[in-house]
Amino acid sequence: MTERSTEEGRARRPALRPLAMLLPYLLRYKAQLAGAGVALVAAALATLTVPLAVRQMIDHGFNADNPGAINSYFLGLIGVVAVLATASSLRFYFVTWLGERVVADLRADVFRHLTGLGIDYFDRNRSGEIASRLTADTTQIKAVAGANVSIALRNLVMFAGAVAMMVVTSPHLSALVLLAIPLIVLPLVGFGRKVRSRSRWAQDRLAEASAYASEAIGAMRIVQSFTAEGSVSTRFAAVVEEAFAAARRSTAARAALTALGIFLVFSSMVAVLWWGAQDVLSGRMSAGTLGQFLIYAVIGAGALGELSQVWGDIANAAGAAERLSEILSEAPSVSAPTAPVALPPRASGRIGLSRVTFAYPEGGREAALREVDLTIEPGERVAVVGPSGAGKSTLFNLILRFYDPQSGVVTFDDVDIKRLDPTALRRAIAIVPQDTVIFAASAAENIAFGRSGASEAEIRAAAVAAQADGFLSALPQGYATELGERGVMLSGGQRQRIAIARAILKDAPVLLLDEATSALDAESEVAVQTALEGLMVGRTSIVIAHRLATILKADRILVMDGGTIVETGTHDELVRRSGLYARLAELQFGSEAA
Ligand SMILES: Nc1ncnc2c1ncn2[C@@H]1O[C@H](COP(=O)(O)OP(=O)(O)OP(=O)(O)O)[C@@H](O)[C@H]1O
Repeated sequence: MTERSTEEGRARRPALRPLAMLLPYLLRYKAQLAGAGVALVAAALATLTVPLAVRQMIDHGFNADNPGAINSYFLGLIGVVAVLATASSLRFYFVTWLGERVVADLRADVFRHLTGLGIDYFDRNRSGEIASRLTADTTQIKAVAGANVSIALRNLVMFAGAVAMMVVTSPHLSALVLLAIPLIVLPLVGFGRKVRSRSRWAQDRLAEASAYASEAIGAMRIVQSFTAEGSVSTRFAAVVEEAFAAARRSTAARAALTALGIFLVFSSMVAVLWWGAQDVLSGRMSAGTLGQFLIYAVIGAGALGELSQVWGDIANAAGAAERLSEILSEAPSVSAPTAPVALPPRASGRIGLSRVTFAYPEGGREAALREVDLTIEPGERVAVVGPSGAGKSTLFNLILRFYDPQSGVVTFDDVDIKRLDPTALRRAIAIVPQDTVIFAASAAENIAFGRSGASEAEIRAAAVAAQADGFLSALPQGYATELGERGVMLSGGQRQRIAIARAILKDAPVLLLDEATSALDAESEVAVQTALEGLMVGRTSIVIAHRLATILKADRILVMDGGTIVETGTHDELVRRSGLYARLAELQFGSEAA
């Protein structure tokens, strides 16, 4: 579908329906809702009382026979104003409170939902764009839920009240006004839709711009090393320009909406007033009554005018709510069965693949694994080697059940992993990736990532076993030092040892290790190897191997190519076979391997 037709498709839907998703969140806070409702009605009633007092003053207050009356009218007016002030401030407080509360809940819910989605969702969507939805879209809802809903509700109530009082004051003038209302409202609603679809368009462009920016910022070393600052900036500026153009279109629509609203409302009012003036001149109506009617009409028209202004904002929020609903209604592609099979507290760690064929959802028709048969016994140490793109990482992805294969079965402890709770399965597997992600948290928290609630002693013991205690203790605040963004930067070897400590602390029966390809200095290399040796003892381990030392120690080597296992055996057996492995070993390790 082209973007244009998507935009039009959305515009045809009822404008505010997406906001209904906020209702369950609002209903959680009934007391605050009730408080807001009472304050809203009280403020509206107080405002609507003012014209009554004005009429009394015009028609009777200036009467010289009763000079005390004017004092009591003014005192009464002060009382009304006091009620108005209190009720308005309470309304503002409650409605803003609700807005902040709902958005906080919504953010937490959307994030929780995101963390449960399948990895394929993150293949399809850019992380920067998702983050922008989590922040920009919820902020937009907050702005509306806070201020604008308060304004809209107040004006709705005021409008209804003003119309009712106009009818009471002068039925025949009101009849004229009521005739004018559809003429005003219908064009505004139609226009509101256009504003909404344009606003969604603008938000999407903004999400794209922030996605691009966060990618570029995250990869600034690469950007600068390729001296691509200029082209990256130009590209970002172009995306920003597009976002600006989209926002300008949306704002132009809103500006036109405002102009249309004001003109329609006030021109109708002038026409009605002219009629009323004729009535006063001919003595059919008192000047006070026309004054009272006039003030109600001004209140009513003002309310409608303000409504037309916030309508655009509310339509914006509906666009944001729609995008968040899309995330919330995204079903995880991999989920737990209704009655998952329980793994024993200490799984043995046997892994099996039987005729497994798998192609990535986004990877076209080319299968990444084809008819793979494999059994790995508990405690076995298996090295996987093969050229780039052979399917080594895919094997890990399927064992972790990040994706389900199109055919064949993956088993863990002889149970089809589709019958296990994915969380339970992943709890039994520790992974040491090639590039370790260090979170912006303390060193201790980074290690305890795999097992929240681990004690300080356990964290330290894991770090000692991972050969990481030395450099961690030497940091300015030891284990409490902030790492990652804005914290201490670690070397490649140090990051790997943090990853190993994480895996040691997790203490899972299965270890998936993607050996780093980057060269470490000799000292780091020894430390990492020692740490890994300790980690692999007593666990089923599968290692995507890039080092001869690792391969030599493996019980079995799997050689992969083009999504299949083409050879298996020990290093010596495979070298003697003079097949793909022999060639790879020759290339990678040279004479060392012979
Ligand atoms: N998330 C993904 N979406 C689509 N295709 C993918 C994805 N990940 C990998 N592929 C494709 O699947 C095939 C196997 O990739 P895989 O990452 O398993 O190879 P590998 O043997 O681990 O390679 P390397 O040693 O370079 O990491 C490749 O053709 C790759 O392009």
